[in-house]
Amino acid sequence: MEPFWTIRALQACRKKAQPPFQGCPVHREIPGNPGISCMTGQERSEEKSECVSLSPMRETVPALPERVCVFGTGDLGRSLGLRLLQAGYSVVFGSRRTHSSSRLPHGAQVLGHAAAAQSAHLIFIAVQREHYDFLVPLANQLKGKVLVDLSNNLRKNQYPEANAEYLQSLVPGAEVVKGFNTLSAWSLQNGPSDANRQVYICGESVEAKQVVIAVASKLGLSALDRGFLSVARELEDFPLQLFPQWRLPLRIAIGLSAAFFFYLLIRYVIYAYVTQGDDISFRIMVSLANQVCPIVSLIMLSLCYLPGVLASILQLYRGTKYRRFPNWLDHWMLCRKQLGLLSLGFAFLHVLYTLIIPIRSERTGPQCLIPQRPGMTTPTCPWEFWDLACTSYWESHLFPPSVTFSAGGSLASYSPSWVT
Ligand SMILES: NC(=O)C1=CN([C@@H]2O[C@H](COP(=O)(O)OP(=O)(O)OC[C@H]3O[C@@H](n4cnc5c(N)ncnc54)[C@H](OP(=O)(O)O)[C@@H]3O)[C@@H](O)[C@H]2O)C=CC1
Ligand SMILES: [Cu+2]
Repeated sequence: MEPFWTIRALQACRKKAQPPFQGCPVHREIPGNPGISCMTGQERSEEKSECVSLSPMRETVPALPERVCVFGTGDLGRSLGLRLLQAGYSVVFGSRRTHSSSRLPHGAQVLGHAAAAQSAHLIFIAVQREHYDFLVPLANQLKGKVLVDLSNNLRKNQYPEANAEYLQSLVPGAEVVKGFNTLSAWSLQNGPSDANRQVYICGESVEAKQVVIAVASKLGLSALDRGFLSVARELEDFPLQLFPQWRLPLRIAIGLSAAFFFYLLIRYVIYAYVTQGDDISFRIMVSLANQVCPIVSLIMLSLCYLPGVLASILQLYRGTKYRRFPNWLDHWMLCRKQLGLLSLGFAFLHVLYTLIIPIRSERTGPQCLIPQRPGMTTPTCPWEFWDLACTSYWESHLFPPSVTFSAGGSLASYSPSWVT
């Protein structure tokens, strides 16, 4: 059975488009002539209002603005303009210099700020906060418009209030939405990679935020509404956070290293000293550390893959992949790339230590931290160590980290809370 809105829309279209059309149930194209519409421009515009009901979201998502304005023709403004053009929008730049358009994306128009503001409902402000006062004389033109504040600061708490709140105070008649500030001009130019599709927005007006969300989704981004404009400061601090996803993996790596280091220290060095009076403390720095690295590397590697397995099991158990993961798993999933990279780092350290040992043993004689049992072979010459190092590196370490790297791409596509 067809959904009711499809039937209603078809009926509406049939009523309008006389004589009966063939092959263009929603007046898309004449069969055999792709790209040629079955209606004239006027009919199409009349039809639009009737047939928008095709979308069951009509009540909640307003129509996308046809023309979008970007204030500022700098790095971000140009890159954003290009992406908007590629997404099918008509773009008008608001600039102080309306004639210096050689570097602007082809197809965009450049006007003065006032004229540009009047021509569009949605305006992206790609100008540094320090220059926002140029907007004050434009208050009339900006009344009722949606202003997207893209600005970032150089450091936290640089200004007493968030840039977006400041913008709102300058232009109280406009609807300010903070957002898109976590994107870089570079990523916009190259198309957002999987890792940075997520953008955050906040603002007082729900309608204004919906307009921005609609544009974001047309640009291939997924916008997450973080609430009111009071959250703007938090969003502005996002780009200033240094390695936000690295904290937990680093803590795990340090914790594991310390735990295994002390365990091995007690088990081999202190134990040997207490029971046999052997002082092998000189092996702590290299041989003992070299025992710790591969252990931590392998544990980190398994921690990198484990959440994916757990997530799959959870999805199978729930019978759907469209439900939110528990927060702990969500957080863990987001850390996988960092866990994998740390695992690679420890594997690399292990290789380095293994290569250092023969150089040292040439001077001090072959060393082995672990007491040798009868029948156990000890590499006695540097070449054997080299051989051991190369083999262990290729067989046990190089392969898994390369897998980690390739997984990194797909892991990055993981957006918080959902597996898509
Ligand atoms: N570059 C990036 O990757 C990112 C930038 N941002 C933010 O976007 C904003 C712009 O950054 P970006 O494009 O790199 O900066 P740019 O310096 O490249 O461009 C800023 C633009 O602002 C306009 N401008 C400068 N001074 C004034 C003024 N006195 N009055 C009116 N307009 C002025 C100019 O446009 P015109 O000459 O046309 O008037 C200029 O090209 C900043 O707030 C930044 O924090 C946020 C995320 C990423
Ligand atoms: Cu090894």
